[in-house]
Amino acid sequence: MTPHFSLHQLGWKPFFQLQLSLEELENSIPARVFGVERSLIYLLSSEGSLTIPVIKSMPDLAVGDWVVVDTEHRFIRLLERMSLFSRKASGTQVYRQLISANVDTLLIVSSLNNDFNLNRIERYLALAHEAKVEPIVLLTKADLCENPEPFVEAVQALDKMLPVFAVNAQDQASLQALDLWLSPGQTLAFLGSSGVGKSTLVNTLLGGALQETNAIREADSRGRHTTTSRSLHLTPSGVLLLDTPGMRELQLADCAQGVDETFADISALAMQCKFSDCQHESEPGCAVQAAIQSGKLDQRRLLNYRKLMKEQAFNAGTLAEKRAEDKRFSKMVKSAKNIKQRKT
Ligand SMILES: Nc1nc2c(ncn2[C@@H]2O[C@H](COP(=O)(O)OP(=O)(O)OP(=O)(O)O)[C@@H](O)[C@H]2O)c(=O)[nH]1
Ligand SMILES: [Zn+2]
Repeated sequence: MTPHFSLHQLGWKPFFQLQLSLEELENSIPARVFGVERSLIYLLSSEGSLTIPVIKSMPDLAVGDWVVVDTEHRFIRLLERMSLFSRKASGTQVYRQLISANVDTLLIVSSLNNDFNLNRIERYLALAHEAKVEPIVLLTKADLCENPEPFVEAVQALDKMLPVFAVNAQDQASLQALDLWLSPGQTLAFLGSSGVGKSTLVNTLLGGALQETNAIREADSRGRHTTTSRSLHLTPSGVLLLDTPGMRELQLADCAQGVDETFADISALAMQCKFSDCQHESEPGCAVQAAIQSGKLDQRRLLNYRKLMKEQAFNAGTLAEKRAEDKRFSKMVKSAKNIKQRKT
Protein backbone atom coordinates (compact mmCIF):
# COMPACT_ATOMS: atom_id res chain seq x y z
CA MET A 1 0.00 0.00 0.00
CA THR A 2 1.33 3.37 -0.95
CA PRO A 3 0.19 6.26 1.22
CA HIS A 4 -0.99 9.35 -0.56
CA PHE A 5 -0.07 12.89 0.21
CA SER A 6 -1.53 16.09 -1.10
CA LEU A 7 0.80 18.31 -3.08
CA HIS A 8 0.48 20.85 -0.28
CA GLN A 9 1.73 18.30 2.26
CA LEU A 10 4.70 17.64 0.04
CA GLY A 11 5.63 21.32 0.06
CA TRP A 12 3.99 22.49 -3.19
CA LYS A 13 3.70 26.27 -3.34
CA PRO A 14 2.31 28.92 -5.72
CA PHE A 15 5.93 29.58 -6.74
CA PHE A 16 6.00 26.14 -8.40
CA GLN A 17 2.40 26.15 -9.62
CA LEU A 18 3.04 29.39 -11.52
CA GLN A 19 5.82 27.72 -13.50
CA LEU A 20 3.47 25.20 -15.12
CA SER A 21 2.05 25.79 -18.58
CA LEU A 22 -1.63 25.06 -19.25
CA GLU A 23 -0.53 21.95 -21.12
CA GLU A 24 1.53 20.80 -18.13
CA LEU A 25 -1.29 21.58 -15.70
CA GLU A 26 -3.48 19.19 -17.64
CA ASN A 27 -1.12 16.49 -18.71
CA SER A 28 1.68 16.20 -16.24
CA ILE A 29 2.31 15.20 -12.65
CA PRO A 30 4.39 17.35 -10.28
CA ALA A 31 6.56 15.25 -7.97
CA ARG A 32 9.10 15.94 -5.26
CA VAL A 33 12.51 14.30 -5.19
CA PHE A 34 13.21 12.57 -1.89
CA GLY A 35 16.06 10.33 -2.88
CA VAL A 36 18.82 10.51 -5.47
CA GLU A 37 20.98 7.57 -6.44
CA ARG A 38 23.42 7.13 -9.28
CA SER A 39 20.84 5.58 -11.60
CA LEU A 40 17.51 6.13 -9.85
CA ILE A 41 15.45 9.07 -8.63
CA TYR A 42 12.81 8.53 -5.94
CA LEU A 43 9.77 10.77 -6.19
CA LEU A 44 6.64 11.45 -4.18
CA SER A 45 3.56 12.82 -5.92
CA SER A 46 -0.08 13.18 -4.99
CA GLU A 47 -0.55 9.83 -6.73
CA GLY A 48 1.97 8.07 -4.52
CA SER A 49 5.62 7.22 -4.84
CA LEU A 50 7.47 6.74 -8.11
CA THR A 51 10.94 5.62 -9.05
CA ILE A 52 12.35 6.89 -12.32
CA PRO A 53 15.64 6.12 -14.05
CA VAL A 54 18.32 8.77 -14.40
CA ILE A 55 18.64 9.71 -18.07
CA LYS A 56 21.35 11.66 -19.85
CA SER A 57 19.22 14.68 -20.66
CA MET A 58 18.28 15.18 -16.99
CA PRO A 59 19.82 18.05 -15.07
CA ASP A 60 21.48 17.28 -11.73
CA LEU A 61 18.76 16.77 -9.15
CA ALA A 62 18.83 17.27 -5.39
CA VAL A 63 16.65 15.97 -2.59
CA GLY A 64 13.78 18.45 -2.24
CA ASP A 65 13.61 19.33 -5.95
CA TRP A 66 10.27 19.57 -7.74
CA VAL A 67 10.04 17.97 -11.16
CA VAL A 68 7.21 17.25 -13.57
CA VAL A 69 6.72 13.85 -15.15
CA ASP A 70 4.24 12.80 -17.85
CA THR A 71 1.35 10.42 -17.28
CA GLU A 72 3.67 7.53 -18.08
CA HIS A 73 6.04 8.79 -15.38
CA ARG A 74 8.71 9.98 -17.81
CA PHE A 75 10.76 12.92 -16.69
CA ILE A 76 9.75 16.20 -18.37
CA ARG A 77 11.61 18.92 -16.54
CA LEU A 78 12.94 20.35 -13.31
CA LEU A 79 11.09 23.32 -11.82
CA GLU A 80 12.98 26.41 -10.77
CA ARG A 81 14.21 26.16 -7.17
CA MET A 82 13.35 28.49 -4.31
CA SER A 83 16.59 27.65 -2.54
CA LEU A 84 19.60 25.39 -2.98
CA PHE A 85 22.42 24.05 -0.83
CA SER A 86 25.43 22.78 -2.73
CA ARG A 87 28.99 21.87 -1.93
CA LYS A 88 32.28 21.69 -3.66
CA ALA A 89 32.96 18.03 -4.33
CA SER A 90 36.44 16.77 -4.95
CA GLY A 91 37.68 13.70 -6.71
CA THR A 92 39.14 13.45 -10.16
CA GLN A 93 36.85 16.24 -11.27
CA VAL A 94 35.93 19.15 -9.07
CA TYR A 95 32.36 20.20 -9.42
CA ARG A 96 29.47 21.53 -7.41
CA GLN A 97 27.47 18.77 -5.79
CA LEU A 98 23.84 19.53 -5.07
CA ILE A 99 22.79 18.74 -1.51
CA SER A 100 19.20 19.87 -1.04
CA ALA A 101 16.69 22.11 -2.72
CA ASN A 102 13.59 24.05 -1.75
CA VAL A 103 14.31 24.06 1.97
CA ASP A 104 12.18 26.73 3.68
CA THR A 105 13.95 26.91 7.02
CA LEU A 106 17.41 25.92 8.17
CA LEU A 107 17.68 24.87 11.80
CA ILE A 108 21.16 25.78 12.92
CA VAL A 109 21.83 23.51 15.87
CA SER A 110 24.45 24.18 18.51
CA SER A 111 24.53 22.72 22.00
CA LEU A 112 24.93 24.70 25.18
CA ASN A 113 28.29 23.26 26.11
CA ASN A 114 31.78 23.25 24.61
CA ASP A 115 30.26 23.21 21.14
CA PHE A 116 28.86 26.71 21.58
CA ASN A 117 30.81 28.93 19.22
CA LEU A 118 29.65 32.23 17.72
CA ASN A 119 32.11 32.01 14.83
CA ARG A 120 30.65 28.67 13.80
CA ILE A 121 27.10 29.99 14.03
CA GLU A 122 28.09 32.90 11.77
CA ARG A 123 29.55 30.42 9.28
CA TYR A 124 26.23 28.50 9.20
CA LEU A 125 24.31 31.77 8.84
CA ALA A 126 26.41 32.63 5.78
CA LEU A 127 25.56 29.23 4.27
CA ALA A 128 21.85 29.79 4.94
CA HIS A 129 21.90 33.27 3.42
CA GLU A 130 23.80 32.08 0.37
CA ALA A 131 21.27 29.26 -0.15
CA LYS A 132 18.38 31.76 0.30
CA VAL A 133 16.95 29.86 3.24
CA GLU A 134 15.62 31.43 6.45
CA PRO A 135 17.80 30.45 9.43
CA ILE A 136 16.71 29.69 13.00
CA VAL A 137 19.19 28.98 15.77
CA LEU A 138 18.42 26.18 18.21
CA LEU A 139 20.59 25.95 21.29
CA THR A 140 20.14 22.38 22.52
CA LYS A 141 20.85 20.74 25.88
CA ALA A 142 19.31 23.71 27.70
CA ASP A 143 18.28 21.19 30.36
CA LEU A 144 21.96 20.58 31.11
CA CYS A 145 22.90 24.26 31.19
CA GLU A 146 22.53 26.28 34.36
CA ASN A 147 21.73 29.56 32.64
CA PRO A 148 21.04 29.50 28.88
CA GLU A 149 20.01 33.18 28.78
CA PRO A 150 23.47 34.78 28.16
CA PHE A 151 24.03 32.34 25.26
CA VAL A 152 20.69 33.22 23.71
CA GLU A 153 21.55 36.90 24.06
CA ALA A 154 24.99 36.45 22.48
CA VAL A 155 23.43 34.79 19.42
CA GLN A 156 20.65 37.35 19.27
CA ALA A 157 23.29 40.09 19.18
CA LEU A 158 24.49 38.70 15.84
CA ASP A 159 21.20 39.64 14.24
CA LYS A 160 18.18 41.21 15.95
CA MET A 161 15.76 39.54 13.53
CA LEU A 162 17.17 36.05 13.97
CA PRO A 163 14.89 33.60 15.82
CA VAL A 164 16.93 31.99 18.64
CA PHE A 165 15.66 29.35 21.06
CA ALA A 166 17.21 27.38 23.90
CA VAL A 167 15.64 23.90 23.93
CA ASN A 168 15.83 20.38 25.21
CA ALA A 169 15.85 18.41 21.98
CA GLN A 170 14.39 15.37 23.74
CA ASP A 171 11.33 17.21 25.00
CA GLN A 172 8.44 17.91 22.65
CA ALA A 173 7.02 20.68 24.87
CA SER A 174 10.31 22.53 24.72
CA LEU A 175 10.07 22.63 20.92
CA GLN A 176 6.71 24.41 20.95
CA ALA A 177 8.43 27.70 20.24
CA LEU A 178 9.08 26.28 16.77
CA ASP A 179 5.38 25.94 15.95
CA LEU A 180 5.46 29.04 13.74
CA TRP A 181 7.84 27.24 11.39
CA LEU A 182 6.13 23.88 11.63
CA SER A 183 3.07 24.38 9.47
CA PRO A 184 2.13 21.65 6.97
CA GLY A 185 4.13 21.72 3.76
CA GLN A 186 7.13 23.48 5.27
CA THR A 187 10.54 21.89 4.62
CA LEU A 188 13.16 22.09 7.36
CA ALA A 189 16.82 21.11 7.20
CA PHE A 190 19.40 20.79 9.97
CA LEU A 191 22.98 21.97 10.24
CA GLY A 192 25.29 21.46 13.21
CA SER A 193 28.32 19.56 14.44
CA SER A 194 28.23 15.94 15.45
CA GLY A 195 26.51 15.23 18.75
CA VAL A 196 24.59 18.48 19.10
CA GLY A 197 21.22 16.74 18.82
CA LYS A 198 20.13 16.83 15.17
CA SER A 199 18.88 13.23 15.12
CA THR A 200 17.27 13.75 18.52
CA LEU A 201 15.40 16.78 17.15
CA VAL A 202 14.23 14.82 14.11
CA ASN A 203 12.96 12.01 16.33
CA THR A 204 11.21 14.34 18.77
CA LEU A 205 9.55 16.26 15.93
CA LEU A 206 8.46 12.97 14.39
CA GLY A 207 6.75 12.21 17.70
CA GLY A 208 8.71 9.17 18.82
CA ALA A 209 11.85 7.36 17.89
CA LEU A 210 12.22 6.37 14.26
CA GLN A 211 8.62 6.88 13.30
CA GLU A 212 9.57 7.21 9.68
CA THR A 213 6.96 7.80 7.05
CA ASN A 214 5.85 4.67 5.32
CA ALA A 215 5.92 6.45 2.00
CA ILE A 216 9.60 6.76 2.19
CA ARG A 217 10.17 3.10 2.95
CA GLU A 218 7.58 1.92 0.47
CA ALA A 219 9.05 3.90 -2.35
CA ASP A 220 11.82 1.43 -2.60
CA SER A 221 9.93 -1.46 -4.15
CA ARG A 222 12.66 -3.94 -3.37
CA GLY A 223 12.34 -3.25 0.32
CA ARG A 224 15.82 -1.85 0.62
CA HIS A 225 16.28 0.78 3.25
CA THR A 226 18.94 3.00 1.77
CA THR A 227 20.50 6.14 3.16
CA THR A 228 19.08 8.27 0.38
CA SER A 229 15.58 7.02 0.99
CA ARG A 230 15.85 8.11 4.59
CA SER A 231 16.69 11.70 3.91
CA LEU A 232 13.20 13.21 3.87
CA HIS A 233 10.81 12.54 6.76
CA LEU A 234 7.20 13.63 7.16
CA THR A 235 6.02 14.53 10.66
CA PRO A 236 2.45 13.72 11.80
CA SER A 237 1.57 17.40 11.34
CA GLY A 238 2.79 17.41 7.74
CA VAL A 239 6.19 19.04 8.11
CA LEU A 240 9.02 17.73 5.94
CA LEU A 241 12.32 17.18 7.71
CA LEU A 242 15.33 16.93 5.48
CA ASP A 243 18.30 15.15 6.97
CA THR A 244 20.81 14.37 4.24
CA PRO A 245 24.37 13.38 5.15
CA GLY A 246 25.63 15.92 2.61
CA MET A 247 24.51 18.81 4.80
CA ARG A 248 27.28 17.82 7.20
CA GLU A 249 29.96 18.51 4.65
CA LEU A 250 28.87 21.94 3.54
CA GLN A 251 31.74 24.33 2.95
CA LEU A 252 31.95 28.00 2.28
CA ALA A 253 32.85 28.45 -1.37
CA ASP A 254 31.95 31.24 -3.67
CA CYS A 255 29.49 32.80 -1.24
CA ALA A 256 30.62 36.38 -0.74
CA GLN A 257 26.98 37.40 -0.85
CA GLY A 258 26.00 35.03 1.95
CA VAL A 259 28.88 36.27 4.11
CA ASP A 260 28.04 39.89 3.38
CA GLU A 261 24.41 39.35 4.30
CA THR A 262 25.42 37.68 7.55
CA PHE A 263 27.62 40.64 8.42
CA ALA A 264 25.23 43.30 7.16
CA ASP A 265 26.23 45.57 10.06
CA ILE A 266 29.88 45.56 8.91
CA SER A 267 28.93 46.11 5.26
CA ALA A 268 26.78 49.08 6.30
CA LEU A 269 29.58 50.57 8.39
CA ALA A 270 32.07 50.05 5.56
CA MET A 271 29.95 52.30 3.35
CA GLN A 272 30.76 55.14 5.74
CA CYS A 273 34.53 54.61 5.69
CA LYS A 274 36.51 57.51 4.19
CA PHE A 275 38.16 55.29 1.57
CA SER A 276 36.01 53.09 -0.59
CA ASP A 277 38.67 50.36 -0.54
CA CYS A 278 39.20 50.63 3.23
CA GLN A 279 40.57 47.41 4.76
CA HIS A 280 39.36 48.51 8.22
CA GLU A 281 42.84 48.16 9.71
CA SER A 282 44.38 51.51 10.58
CA GLU A 283 43.15 53.78 7.81
CA PRO A 284 41.97 57.22 8.87
CA GLY A 285 38.21 57.73 8.84
CA CYS A 286 37.43 54.01 9.20
CA ALA A 287 33.86 53.65 10.44
CA VAL A 288 34.35 49.95 11.25
CA GLN A 289 37.29 50.62 13.58
CA ALA A 290 35.37 53.54 15.11
CA ALA A 291 32.49 51.16 15.90
CA ILE A 292 34.90 48.73 17.55
CA GLN A 293 36.44 51.54 19.60
CA SER A 294 33.05 52.74 20.80
CA GLY A 295 31.98 49.18 21.68
CA LYS A 296 29.23 49.03 19.05
CA LEU A 297 30.96 46.26 17.11
CA ASP A 298 32.70 43.21 18.48
CA GLN A 299 36.31 42.81 17.32
CA ARG A 300 35.68 39.06 17.14
CA ARG A 301 32.99 39.68 14.55
CA LEU A 302 35.27 41.70 12.27
CA LEU A 303 37.97 39.02 12.50
CA ASN A 304 35.50 36.26 11.66
CA TYR A 305 34.10 38.30 8.76
CA ARG A 306 37.61 38.58 7.32
CA LYS A 307 38.31 34.90 7.90
CA LEU A 308 35.09 33.70 6.24
CA MET A 309 35.53 36.08 3.28
CA LYS A 310 39.05 34.75 2.73
CA GLU A 311 37.95 31.16 3.10
CA GLN A 312 35.12 31.44 0.59
CA ALA A 313 37.35 33.26 -1.90
CA PHE A 314 40.06 30.62 -1.48
CA ASN A 315 37.63 27.74 -1.98
CA ALA A 316 36.00 29.46 -4.94
CA GLY A 317 39.48 30.05 -6.35
CA THR A 318 40.54 26.44 -6.07
CA LEU A 319 37.31 25.41 -7.73
CA ALA A 320 37.96 27.71 -10.70
CA GLU A 321 41.63 26.72 -10.83
CA LYS A 322 40.77 23.04 -10.87
CA ARG A 323 38.38 23.59 -13.73
CA ALA A 324 41.07 25.44 -15.67
CA GLU A 325 43.55 22.68 -14.86
CA ASP A 326 41.16 20.00 -16.09
CA LYS A 327 40.74 21.95 -19.31
CA ARG A 328 44.48 22.31 -19.78
CA PHE A 329 44.95 18.63 -19.11
CA SER A 330 42.32 17.50 -21.62
CA LYS A 331 43.84 19.85 -24.23
CA MET A 332 47.24 18.32 -23.55
CA VAL A 333 45.83 14.80 -23.94
CA LYS A 334 44.16 15.82 -27.19
CA SER A 335 47.29 17.35 -28.68
CA ALA A 336 49.34 14.35 -27.54
CA LYS A 337 46.87 12.11 -29.34
CA ASN A 338 47.16 14.26 -32.48
CA ILE A 339 50.94 14.01 -32.43
CA LYS A 340 50.72 10.27 -31.97
CA GLN A 341 48.27 9.96 -34.85
CA ARG A 342 50.52 12.01 -37.10
CA LYS A 343 53.46 9.78 -36.24
CA THR A 344 51.67 6.52 -36.93
N1 LIG B 1 19.96 16.25 27.87
C1 LIG B 1 19.93 16.43 26.56
N2 LIG B 1 20.54 15.55 25.75
C2 LIG B 1 20.49 15.77 24.41
C3 LIG B 1 19.86 16.90 23.87
N3 LIG B 1 20.00 16.86 22.51
C4 LIG B 1 20.72 15.74 22.25
N4 LIG B 1 21.02 15.07 23.39
C5 LIG B 1 21.82 13.84 23.49
O1 LIG B 1 23.07 14.07 22.87
C6 LIG B 1 23.53 12.91 22.16
C7 LIG B 1 23.82 13.24 20.71
O2 LIG B 1 22.62 13.61 20.06
P1 LIG B 1 22.34 13.27 18.52
O3 LIG B 1 20.93 13.65 18.24
O4 LIG B 1 22.74 11.89 18.18
O5 LIG B 1 23.32 14.26 17.80
P2 LIG B 1 23.52 14.53 16.23
O6 LIG B 1 23.63 15.99 16.06
O7 LIG B 1 22.46 13.85 15.45
O8 LIG B 1 24.92 13.86 15.96
P3 LIG B 1 25.49 13.25 14.56
O9 LIG B 1 24.55 12.20 14.11
O10 LIG B 1 26.84 12.73 14.96
O11 LIG B 1 25.61 14.41 13.62
C8 LIG B 1 22.44 11.87 22.35
O12 LIG B 1 22.82 11.03 23.41
C9 LIG B 1 21.21 12.69 22.73
O13 LIG B 1 20.32 11.95 23.53
C10 LIG B 1 19.22 17.83 24.76
O14 LIG B 1 18.65 18.86 24.36
N5 LIG B 1 19.30 17.54 26.09
ZN1 LIG C 1 37.09 50.98 7.21
